[in-house]
Amino acid sequence: MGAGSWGTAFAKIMADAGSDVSLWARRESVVEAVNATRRNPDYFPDIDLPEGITATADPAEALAGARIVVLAVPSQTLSDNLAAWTERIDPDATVVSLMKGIELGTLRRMSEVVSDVSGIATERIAVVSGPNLAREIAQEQPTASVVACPDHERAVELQNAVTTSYFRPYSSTDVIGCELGGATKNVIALAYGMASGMGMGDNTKATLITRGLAEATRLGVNLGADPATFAGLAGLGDLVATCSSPLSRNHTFGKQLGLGKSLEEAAEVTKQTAEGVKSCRSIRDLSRKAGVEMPICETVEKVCYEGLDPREAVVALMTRETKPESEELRSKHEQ
Ligand SMILES: NC(=O)c1ccc[n+]([C@@H]2O[C@H](COP(=O)([O-])OP(=O)(O)OC[C@H]3O[C@@H](n4cnc5c(N)ncnc54)[C@H](O)[C@@H]3O)[C@@H](O)[C@H]2O)c1
Ligand SMILES: O=P(O)(O)OC[C@H](O)CO
Repeated sequence: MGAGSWGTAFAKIMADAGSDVSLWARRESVVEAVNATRRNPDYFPDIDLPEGITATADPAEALAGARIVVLAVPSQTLSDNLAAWTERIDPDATVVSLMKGIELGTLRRMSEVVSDVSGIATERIAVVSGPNLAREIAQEQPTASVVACPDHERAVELQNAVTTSYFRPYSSTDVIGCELGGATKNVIALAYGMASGMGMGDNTKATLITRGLAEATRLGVNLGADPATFAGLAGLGDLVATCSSPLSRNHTFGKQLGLGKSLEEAAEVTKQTAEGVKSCRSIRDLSRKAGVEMPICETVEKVCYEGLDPREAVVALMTRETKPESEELRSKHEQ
């Protein structure tokens, strides 16, 4: 459900893995192009899509008889989209979230939006997250990912349905860790892109990745995630890929801000969904609610919405009170 970058690339994975895939697109022009030319002109004009994909603009047609329902729309529209689709979803289907964001206002993770809006049991809701830049996957460049579901058997079924020679999923039951890893890395990638736009070097970038991972892990552990998830594909793996790749929309958006562009100008260059731009605010709110310190995410929010200049943001981050590196020593230090 969603024929943007990731929805289209994921449909290709599923078709290559042997499924018949019905791809829902909002626009008729995309539907017609996919069915007639086997290409999605708006996202991958140069990539041939498998015969196993049929596009439709009718959500009821896309959902009819689907055993696996994959959601690939922007995080902030999921709730409204799903409300219109829920009654068409098969009661035994596995519902999969590909989104990497936190809902503004409610501060819900995407699997929480799915269960709240649709009433679907959490055991039927899975997430896929990892170092998965859609364009590289559409080009069949090898990567791995994590398929997480509280019901491990269902995670394994889904894992089998999305395994190809270029996409290797690992199973997990840590939905919270995968979702928080995926949403937080987008905000850190904005910071990394800003550093890049300001001409900063590799020490700065390595510091952002390492301390960004510490922030994501701290939030995750506080909210019930397994800390090991953050050292894995959905944590460190995705953080490294997103921060360092010019293919990342969050990296690109951050770079424009670092070059001195406004939020509107950066959005014009990036075009596709850069989830961190909204999620920097929801993650900031979530961390404050949980009483967890996330200075890089707080600072990104200030650059995006409170007029903080990225160069001043660096000074503010660097001149904070000194702290121990380890979480254990930090808590002793704070007592
Ligand atoms: N692109 C990637 O490499 C990638 C990889 C992993 C995860 N993700 C995540 O997948 C999610 C979707 O991202 P994407 O890359 O496919 O984004 P995208 O911008 O490429 O596509 C979003 C799709 O949603 C549609 N859309 C926009 N507004 C909508 C609305 N109000 N209702 C219904 N549909 C709407 C668009 O037409 C488009 O087809 C995001 O949460 C993103 O973080 C993306
Ligand atoms: O293009 P981005 O920044 O949304 O990142 C894409 C994926 O999440 C990378 O795993």
